Amino acid sequence: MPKLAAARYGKDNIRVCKVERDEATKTHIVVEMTVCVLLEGEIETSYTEADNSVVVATDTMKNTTYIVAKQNPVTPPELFASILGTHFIETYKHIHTAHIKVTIHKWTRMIIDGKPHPHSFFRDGDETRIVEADVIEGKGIEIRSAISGLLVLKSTGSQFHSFVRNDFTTLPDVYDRILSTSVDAGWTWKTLSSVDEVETEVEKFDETWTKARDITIKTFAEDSSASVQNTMYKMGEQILAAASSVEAVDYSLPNKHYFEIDLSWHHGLKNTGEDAEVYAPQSNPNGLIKCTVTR
Ligand SMILES: O=c1[nH]c(=O)c2[nH]c(=O)[nH]c2[nH]1
Repeated sequence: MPKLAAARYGKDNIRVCKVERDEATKTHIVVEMTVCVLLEGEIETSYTEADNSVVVATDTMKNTTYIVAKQNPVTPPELFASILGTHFIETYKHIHTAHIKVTIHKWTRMIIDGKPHPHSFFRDGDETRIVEADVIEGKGIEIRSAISGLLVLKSTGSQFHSFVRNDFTTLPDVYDRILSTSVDAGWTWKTLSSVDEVETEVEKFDETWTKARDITIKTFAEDSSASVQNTMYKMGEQILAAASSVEAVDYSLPNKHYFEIDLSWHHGLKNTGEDAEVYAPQSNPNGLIKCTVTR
């Protein structure tokens, strides 16, 4: 007998932009986000018996997202995601979990003639800030905050040697290499009981995002890296030390290879080892190194 083992549904890629206007200073704040709402609960019969009486339309979830954004703060995204998720589990008695994902897209204020412009912004790179909040009836709000797509490169200060070597191995030991990655870093908060408790923590969310980003960038730049594994572990350790409400830190780092090119076939041109200047960036395959660091 087949049975429905798991089910959740909702609306993905809900694009929302909110403009907050300070009438006194005529300064605007623009927040653009992409939201995903997925609901779980007593919805089995919609799958097994074509019973739509238990279905909150995904179109309704989209409308709700707009209205909750209009009537509440959208920053920090941890608070907005908690308010939105709580709305669903409190409004529909058969819905017991709301999974909310908010992706914030950068709009960085322009500096014109040395002064911050009141209402003009530019897209300052593809890095996004992500919040995933699971609002679970009877349990509370589980939040993971994250940085995604922060592209970094260092042209020295990275090694990789002394790894397992056997008759499958061709990679030489390397004592100086280019290191590049696109940082996905997340930190999981201790479970919060309600939106009220999220509000008591509200200042920590932006503060911790700044700390996590600063630690990631500084460690990447300054560590004399033995491997991606070791450098990311050092980042995780420091974020745990800097943020007492964080229970776990996770990293997922692609190793974006830049290969040396042997040009000695051209009149003995030296371009490897200490003479390396021109490299071939690789699209694929790439290494992919992940870890979670807890207390
Ligand atoms: O930092 C690295 N870690 C690895 O596990 C690995 N494997 C590899 O081929 N190059 C690298 N670099």
